[in-house]
Amino acid sequence: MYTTAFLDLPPLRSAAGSVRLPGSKSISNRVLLLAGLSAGRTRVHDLLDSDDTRVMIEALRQLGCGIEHEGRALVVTGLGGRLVTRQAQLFLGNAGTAMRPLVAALAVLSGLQGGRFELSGVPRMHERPIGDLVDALRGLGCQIDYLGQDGYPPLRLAGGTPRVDAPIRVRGDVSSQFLTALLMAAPMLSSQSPVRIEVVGELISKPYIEITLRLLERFGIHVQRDGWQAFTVPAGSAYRSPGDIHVEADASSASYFVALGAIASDATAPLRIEGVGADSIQGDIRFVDAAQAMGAVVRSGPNWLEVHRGAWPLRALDLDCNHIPDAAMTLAVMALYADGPTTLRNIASWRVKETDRIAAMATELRKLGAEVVEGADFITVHPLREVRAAAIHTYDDHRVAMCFSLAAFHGLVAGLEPQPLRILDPRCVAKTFPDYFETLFAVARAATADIPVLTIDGPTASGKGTLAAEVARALGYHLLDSGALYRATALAALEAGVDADDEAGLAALAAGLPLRFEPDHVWLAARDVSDDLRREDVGAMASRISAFPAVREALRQRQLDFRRLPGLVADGRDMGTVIFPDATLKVFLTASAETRADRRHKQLISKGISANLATLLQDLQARDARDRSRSTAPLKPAEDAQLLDNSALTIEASVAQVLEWWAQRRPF
Ligand SMILES: Nc1ncnc2c1ncn2[C@@H]1O[C@H](COP(=O)(O)OP(=O)(O)OP(=O)(O)O)[C@@H](O)[C@H]1O
Ligand SMILES: Nc1ccn([C@H]2C[C@H](O)[C@@H](COP(=O)(O)O)O2)c(=O)n1
Repeated sequence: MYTTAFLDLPPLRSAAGSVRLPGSKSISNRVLLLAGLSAGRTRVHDLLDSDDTRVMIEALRQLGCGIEHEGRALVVTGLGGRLVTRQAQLFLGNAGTAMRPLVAALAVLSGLQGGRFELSGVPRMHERPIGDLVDALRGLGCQIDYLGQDGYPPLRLAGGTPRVDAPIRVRGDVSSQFLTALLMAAPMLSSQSPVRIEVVGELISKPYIEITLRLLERFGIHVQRDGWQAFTVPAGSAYRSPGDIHVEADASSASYFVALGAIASDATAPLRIEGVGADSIQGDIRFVDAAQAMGAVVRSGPNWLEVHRGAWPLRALDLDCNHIPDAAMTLAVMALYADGPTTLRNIASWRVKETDRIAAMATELRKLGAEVVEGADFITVHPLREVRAAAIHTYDDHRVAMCFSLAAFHGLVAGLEPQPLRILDPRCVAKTFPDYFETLFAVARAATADIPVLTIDGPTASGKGTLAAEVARALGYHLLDSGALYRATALAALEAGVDADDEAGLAALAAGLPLRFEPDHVWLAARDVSDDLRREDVGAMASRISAFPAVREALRQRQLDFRRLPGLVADGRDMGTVIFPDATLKVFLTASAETRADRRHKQLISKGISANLATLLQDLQARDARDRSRSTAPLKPAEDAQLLDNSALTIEASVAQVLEWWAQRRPF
């Protein structure tokens, strides 16, 4: 997951391959609560692991449910309708799918059995309306107090005397989650008589109610319905665990990859989406129809989709999106690539989601250069005619971040000069799809020249590796420690007894090295050689053999292969001069030989390795001389390098300086 302050996407050009999507948030949180209310153990498979499910799991744990991991499944031991904890303060983040159903379930349980529960969330959660649900529960006889502003969380549920001698009435036109919450609480009120729930006003987001009804069935509750107007839970209904239950992949998350296929995949290599397909119970699977109307070619099986581009530009749409409110945000970005203005209607619920999504989408699409018209319950997006490099604000809204990544394909529009795109606070995708960007980068392609590279070259112990790792972390970029390739060749040569002067033998060894890089670890075949690579004898041997042109050539392509989305920070001796001469920023890092020897001395001592400062200084100077004087790729600053002497700088100050130079070269 990217936890950086921003993530820069270079212009993207195509997409191919296969993605497996995380579990559906809507299904995951419903299943968790139903399992928590049932008697016995429910083994939940393919559960979404995200911010929203974590707050639900934590709430269930606080309420006394058993929560255990069994392999990749989560086993929930439910309460069986009996409260074991009568008091709790539950923090539910920004998870509407946790807040609304828990309010209803705990209001009813505390009314029937006594108890006092306080439910709160992040500041935005305290701006998301819940008054209609509270009114319905108070109408039943539950005691609920607002702890902040009337009509909004936080709330206190403090008992009461719930009765069901009259139908429960709830508004359906603000959020369908209110009806879902009451449907899930109703079985606990049905011991004596049936519970009838009547919807006031036009019910929105009906497919989400469909999911609720289907899952209630799986847990033994057979709701009788009168269209979308009234729902009756029969007398004597009780939750029964299904034992095992599988969560299907998230259809809303699939929308980004369906759109990706429609925009950037061709028929010879369609984009394949695993985990959700034609048999999905999620309403957002209907996004596929909208994408097809815009030109996507889609094939599907029970739990897979394959998508490629049909029409280009895409065809503009005028669509009532009430049935796909979440996935419809993806259409707003697809509209940038259409042959005319696209209007998405009946989306008033966007205004009370994680953020005011109509305002957010309009503001950010305009930043890119699009013409946008917004109304109380619609948005019209005109295709891009010009484009600007833009830093997209994401409003702590996962869907804003994910759908705007698709704007990075604007270079596919005839006549547009591709621009980089910045996604601010990419971590917000953790709400439903923590690995969204990693998944995107696994299938999206950019021109190699468009993938940004930052190089840091310099002599030994100047701090290149430390600086490169910190800068890569701040930017969310890949890291290449090119010295490790030479060191690994040296280690393999020392161990295999290859002579330090045998250029051909060393080159053959380098070409065939079974090397694998992991964060902070280097593997040579099945062995973790990270510590061995740092040995002084290995470093000295690496310096010797790196003078051979054939060795350098054998390692060249491996280094180029590190240039992958979203970008690369590479450290070594010739990163800026030879391997990545087109790097966006080249830094040449130095420090006095005494400073470097002192740093290396401290580094070795801290690892428990004895070392002599004078000898280290001598070795280091000899290595500098060899690296500088060799004829192939000698250690020297590139002509366009920024020089940084960090003898008197802290690591933090060096990192800040490099990031400042980087920012100066970016168009944001
Ligand atoms: N600006 C700095 N101030 C103080 N110490 C630093 C600074 N930069 C790095 N160091 C320390 O110096 C030591 C050597 O740094 P590092 O291993 O990053 O150097 P390097 O140039 O990558 O070395 P090599 O070329 O041998 O791989 C480390 O212990 C590191 O913490
Ligand atoms: N791009 C590079 C990286 C390293 N080398 C050589 C020269 C060094 O003495 C040796 C070990 O590198 P270090 O881990 O100390 O950075 O490898 C090179 O020639 N070119």
